[in-house]
Amino acid sequence: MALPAPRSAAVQIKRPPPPEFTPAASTAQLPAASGPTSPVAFKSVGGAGVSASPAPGAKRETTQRLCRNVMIYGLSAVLMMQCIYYHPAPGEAISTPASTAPSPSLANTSLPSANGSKLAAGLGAAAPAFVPKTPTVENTSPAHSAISLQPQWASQADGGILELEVDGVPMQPGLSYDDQSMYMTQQHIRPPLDYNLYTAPLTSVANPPLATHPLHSFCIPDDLRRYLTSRNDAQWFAPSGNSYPGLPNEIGVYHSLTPLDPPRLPMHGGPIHGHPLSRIFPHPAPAYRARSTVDGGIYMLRRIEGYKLVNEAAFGAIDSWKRMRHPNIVSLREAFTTKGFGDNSLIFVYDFHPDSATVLDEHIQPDAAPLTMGRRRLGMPIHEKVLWSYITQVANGLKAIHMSGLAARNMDPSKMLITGKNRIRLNGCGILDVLAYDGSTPVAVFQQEDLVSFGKLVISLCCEFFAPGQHPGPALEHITRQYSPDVKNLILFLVSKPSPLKSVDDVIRMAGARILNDLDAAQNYIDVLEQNLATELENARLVRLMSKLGFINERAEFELDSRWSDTGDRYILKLFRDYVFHSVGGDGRPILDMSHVVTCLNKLDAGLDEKVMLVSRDDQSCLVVTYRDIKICVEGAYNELRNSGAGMMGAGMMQMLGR
Ligand SMILES: Nc1ncnc2c1ncn2[C@@H]1O[C@H](COP(=O)(O)OP(=O)(O)OP(=O)(O)O)[C@@H](O)[C@H]1O
Repeated sequence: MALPAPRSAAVQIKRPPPPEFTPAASTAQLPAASGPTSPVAFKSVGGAGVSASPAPGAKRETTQRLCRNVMIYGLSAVLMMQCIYYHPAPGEAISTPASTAPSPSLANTSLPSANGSKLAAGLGAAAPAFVPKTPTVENTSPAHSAISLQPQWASQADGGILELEVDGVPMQPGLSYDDQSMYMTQQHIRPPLDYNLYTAPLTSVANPPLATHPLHSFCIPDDLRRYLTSRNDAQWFAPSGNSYPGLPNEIGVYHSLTPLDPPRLPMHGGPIHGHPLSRIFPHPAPAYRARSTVDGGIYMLRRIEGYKLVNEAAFGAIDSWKRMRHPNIVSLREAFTTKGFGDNSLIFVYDFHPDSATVLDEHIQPDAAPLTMGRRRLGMPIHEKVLWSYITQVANGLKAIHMSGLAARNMDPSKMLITGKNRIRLNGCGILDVLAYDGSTPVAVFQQEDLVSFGKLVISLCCEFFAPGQHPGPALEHITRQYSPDVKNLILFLVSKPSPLKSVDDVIRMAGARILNDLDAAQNYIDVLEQNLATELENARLVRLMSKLGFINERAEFELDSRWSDTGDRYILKLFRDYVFHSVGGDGRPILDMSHVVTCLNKLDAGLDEKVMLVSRDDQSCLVVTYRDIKICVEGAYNELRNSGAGMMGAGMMQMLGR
């Protein structure tokens, strides 16, 4: 991506005011740079000047001088700036012999000192200037480069060529800074942008192929984002007051109750205590979403109105249901009685699955309320592939229940919850074990009833006009015409007479290879989600980086120095913050370019050797530094904070973010 234009395209070259700070003749220390990256030695060895105002005679015509911006912004961008300096023709090699090399990188560099005055690096000014060096990289991994050398502060005392020292060792004596890295030859190969975006999409996951959507593959897909957002909305939406009007403030450890049932006309005998009778429970059984004060989690409370406890043994199965954990079953957490609603109510607490719908509402009931985000319900007729997926999942849940010595007893489309992408979960399990307790009937009988109810459920899903209690003949004729013979055979098997030889294992056998479709779909979906997870993982890096910059920039007071965040290494970070977030266009309007922000932060995190020109707000100072230098400054300043009392906060935050 092209870098945006600086605040001022052509850097104003001004002779700085006489400096207040005068370093030693040959070696100077930048007074404010006190961090780990600060102690810097810089020497002047004579020769051509390093400032923007070279010595008379050595100066070339401006039109003859090679424009540095070509290196930074590229030729085409510079030509648009109408820069007065010399620009090579496209393809022309740039020759920069040491003797005729133009001024070095710091066109007009002034750094504020610790006491607030500006230190100018100009000819004769003998002021310190930041000269970034290219440190040795021990580990070339873009993510975690181990940098062995620190950037050095350099100065020239008498206008000579800079001699840079890294840990006391001079870097290629005799060469100006320009020769070493400022003027790159045209053969210099920039790292591709992907280098900074660590997560490259897996080609196996990309669908459509990568080439057709290279940019989108770096972001979470819109449909997944919408789905997760609406699920979060459904999870955390709460009534404005303490609780829903007309409902108690709390029931046991649960508060903020919100009704889940869509408004519906009374069925099966009219309302009792204001709610219609449930389709399958012999009581009104409204459902509520509520929050627990114990763990802060959201749960679904199923209230059985007007319940009278007849037999303590009725609660015997509850413990078994509480232990049941299965991907196709809504987990029961607890059950208790309460008078909190003003009557004798029995409460079953289940896991809450936000933005879910019952199979009844999704497919069979035409007037069901629309789902969140206005998603339309799937309705009827149901596709055979989806039907077999439902059959597979219900059989899977039912097998787990039967193997635990229990029976579902509520195989009804209103008690099948569709969560996420076509995931079916058996809902309301255990309620009928309490409400219709029958200690004298063997559980195998109820298990056989489950299979018959399963068969009727499949008929309901295939045939819109079938109602429970009707003769299945006409419905089966319809199914024979619309679906494969396997569907009809399965239904006939399920609704046939109970037999000890009949079990849910037979259903799984009859579904046969179709079960593999579900396995394929689940595994493909895992691949997609893992890929998206990896993409989102990268966000944490940028948050960490922004947190560190936030900790450092504009810090009011640190170590009794009110200008700590504006001086030394931190000054570079301040300019970098402005470069990333506070760019303005030629018309003075703010540039809100997210891709610029993301690109810059990624480059900073990778610590690239790519150079960036940082210009102060008043256009008086300009620094050319690499992202690697900035990264070292960030780490230095952040460690300085962390090693002090303020570090407690930073460390806690970073721990939270995983680093
Ligand atoms: N565990 C749950 N998590 C989230 N939502 C649920 C859960 N159980 C049910 N719901 C939602 O609550 C609403 C009512 O569910 P319920 O089981 O009461 O259906 P119903 O058709 O009203 O049944 P009944 O006739 O027995 O009252 C449905 O929209 C359903 O999606």
